Amino acid sequence: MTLAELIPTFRNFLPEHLDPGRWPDRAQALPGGDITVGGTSLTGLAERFDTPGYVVDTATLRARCRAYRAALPDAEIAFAGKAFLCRRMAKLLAGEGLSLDVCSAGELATATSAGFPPGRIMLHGNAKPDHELRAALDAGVGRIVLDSPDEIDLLGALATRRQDVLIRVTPGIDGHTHRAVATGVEDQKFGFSLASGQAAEAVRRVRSKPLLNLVGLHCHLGSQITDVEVYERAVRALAGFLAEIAVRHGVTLPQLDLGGGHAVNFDLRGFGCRVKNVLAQECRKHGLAAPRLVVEPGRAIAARAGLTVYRVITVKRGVRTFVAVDGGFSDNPRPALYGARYAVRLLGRASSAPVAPATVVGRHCEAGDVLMRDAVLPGDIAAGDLLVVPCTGAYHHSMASTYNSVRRPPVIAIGDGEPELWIRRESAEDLMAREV
Ligand SMILES: Cc1ncc(COP(=O)(O)O)c(C=O)c1O
Ligand SMILES: N[C@@H](CCCC[NH3+])C(=O)O
Repeated sequence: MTLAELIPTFRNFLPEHLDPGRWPDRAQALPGGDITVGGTSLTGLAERFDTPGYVVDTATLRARCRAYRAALPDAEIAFAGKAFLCRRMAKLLAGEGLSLDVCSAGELATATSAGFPPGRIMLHGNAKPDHELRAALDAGVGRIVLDSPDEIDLLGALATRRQDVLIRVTPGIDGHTHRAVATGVEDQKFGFSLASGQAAEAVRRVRSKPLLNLVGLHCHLGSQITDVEVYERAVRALAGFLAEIAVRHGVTLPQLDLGGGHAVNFDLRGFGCRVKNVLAQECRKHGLAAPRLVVEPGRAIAARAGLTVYRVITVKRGVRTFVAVDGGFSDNPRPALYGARYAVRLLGRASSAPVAPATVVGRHCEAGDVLMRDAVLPGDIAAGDLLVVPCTGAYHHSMASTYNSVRRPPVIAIGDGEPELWIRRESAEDLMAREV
């Protein structure tokens, strides 16, 4: 046998590295078909905790937090809680020295009940009800990001002591992303438009409120952004506006929050260097002291740390092969909402059957409950098999619903020791708990 022939044979006996752009850092595919994360068998987790189940690798979460801190050592990194938040996650983030962006009183309560330092919390939202603003003031959150003239007036009236605030600016920049998540462009619900003068008017309005302390500007261009250049454009636009504010109001705002939106495999180092350089350049040009940068990544920290394990319930073979699993739209609405594409893999057994295209569907009463069209799976896929879908750590648990009264899956965390249940599976009693 030649060496070239030996290598593939030899490979069958070695753990296989999975695509590092999709899978947790510590994921390995074993020759018999199992996958381990940090040495923990996913098949074992499915047996122990049942399916469907979300699994999260805490080592990947921590590594992502550290990658951000290393790429942007002088910046503040505020995790966007909407991507994935629970008390254990809040504790992990606090331990990693991150700040936290919350967008509701619910996220705020989760964070504060986990002991997350309120001074490192920022409250977002385009329509925060007054009870949420009150909750944020009572909790002593570090900053509130103002999004409308009504909100400026309301917060100005509710505050009983000085509150740091940012103004959310819509810079008119297209992040080249899905329409549903493009938030930097004009003519949408978020922020104060820069071009129309609304943002300048917002600055004037905030400064007329004695207890609102304007500490900076914020913008969020959208989500799933891969292009660093759009952030450079945002820096130019906002630095220009900071200069205008300095001239008109005689103040240099100390913070510039560029929001989040980084895609899973974002060029973080490139972003760190380029944004810092452009900011320094622009500030020099305008004779401004450079503000401290804030970034709010959600997906780029959490997505790759998570995966979902399903069990196949039925396989229908006809014009098309439909592989139906025990979850679907309720644990992952993203294919239906954004046409999101996923990879899927057979878990727990090896198959030598030729691969064949299959459509993986969920168990919900909707024809649109399709998890993956044209998935490539072994042709002998059958009821009872396990499937695993990587890259589900962001916007899956947080967007899960109880549609069809399907109970939401647990979140099982893999750290250094025994796997830990961070969130248990919802029970039938949980589903009825709010009924009076
Ligand atoms: C204000 C704000 N910051 C941060 C994020 C985080 O976005 P992503 O998870 O895409 O990084 C979002 C959501 O898009 C957001 O609306
Ligand atoms: N929920 C979206 C992202 C929206 C980001 C929040 N502003 C997703 O699943 O991709």
